Amino acid sequence: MTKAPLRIAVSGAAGQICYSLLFRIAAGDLFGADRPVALHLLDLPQAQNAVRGVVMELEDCAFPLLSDVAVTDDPNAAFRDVDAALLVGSRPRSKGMERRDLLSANAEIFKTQGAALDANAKREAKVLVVGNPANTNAFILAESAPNFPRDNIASMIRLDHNRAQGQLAAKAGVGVGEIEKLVVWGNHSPTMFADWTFATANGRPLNETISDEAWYRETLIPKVAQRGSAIIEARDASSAASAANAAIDHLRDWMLGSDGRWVSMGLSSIGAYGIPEGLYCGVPATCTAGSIERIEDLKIDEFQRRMIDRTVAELVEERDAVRALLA
Ligand SMILES: NC(=O)C1=CN([C@@H]2O[C@H](COP(=O)(O)OP(=O)(O)OC[C@H]3O[C@@H](n4cnc5c(N)ncnc54)[C@H](O)[C@@H]3O)[C@@H](O)[C@H]2O)C=CC1
Ligand SMILES: O=C([O-])CC(=O)C(=O)O
Repeated sequence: MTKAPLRIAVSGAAGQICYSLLFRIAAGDLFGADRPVALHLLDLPQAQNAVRGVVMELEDCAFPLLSDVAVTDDPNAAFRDVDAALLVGSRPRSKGMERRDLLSANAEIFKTQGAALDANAKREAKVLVVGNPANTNAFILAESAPNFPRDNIASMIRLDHNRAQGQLAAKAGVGVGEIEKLVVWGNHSPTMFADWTFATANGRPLNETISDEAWYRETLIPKVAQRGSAIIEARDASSAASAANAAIDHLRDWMLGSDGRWVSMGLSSIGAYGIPEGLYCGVPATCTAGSIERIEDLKIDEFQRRMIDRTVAELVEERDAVRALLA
């Protein structure tokens, strides 16, 4: 029997990330080759024509799994009855900007969409915030949706996790799939902390395999943290296909399960690791079909403590900067 389609809202449908993301979802990369999907595409009124062009292209792909596409500029309509939402729609940064510089441009979007989510979405819908600054936008969304479960909102740090995984695999001379127990902590910003302390490749500690602490501290950590800027310098536009891929990885693992593998997710803190409650912070987790299990009992050394404290301090600053908007 054919399964019922999963309904997915995607905002920023006319933008560059969605030009990759929507086609991969429709091809079955998110929920597998036996699960139909229906898309609710959200974008601004002035982008509706461009979205219609994207819809024509989706039609022209004749994806067997794509059961329905709705287009709207109304977040209330977009979030009605969805099983998941990918909140991509917001301004990207350009050369010379940091992601936090987008806060004033993008914060209001997540306040409005939080209210719409609260009013319309199923309580079990899973919501991933991609638009930058993603952690603080997720915080604004959650604060603006007081009756929507906070744990069903996450911010995306998976791109950073994937970036670190790629760099570590190349350095260690192993396949990316062999790397486990990697964590990217904190804010999706230059203060993020790509942490190899617990990571293994084929069961062997990665820091023993690579055995180069200076490379880890002086090359890996800053390279992962600055990768978004390096891509903007090279492309004159921010990452798009890799961001779409990370969004798919994050949501697929969340909804279908991570099979025991650790993943990094921006989750609302419950106070573990000294992270203030309610901040959306990159932390390690595993997932089983729709639920997230935070990994809370890791022993943190002095270097990790310093790196986590630095990125958490920035999240606190961002949270305090948006208090007036939420009042
Ligand atoms: N968390 C992460 O790892 C990453 C986040 N990003 C962020 O994703 C966001 C989108 O990036 P791109 O697709 O490259 O940007 P883009 O400029 O190509 O597309 C953004 C789209 O969002 C739409 N939009 C703006 N306000 C909206 C609203 N209120 N409701 C619905 N749609 C709205 C715009 O009309 C546009 O179509 C940016 O904030 C970017 O910084 C990008 C890469 C990675
Ligand atoms: O750097 C940016 O502005 C886009 C982004 O978040 C990334 O590529 O990590």
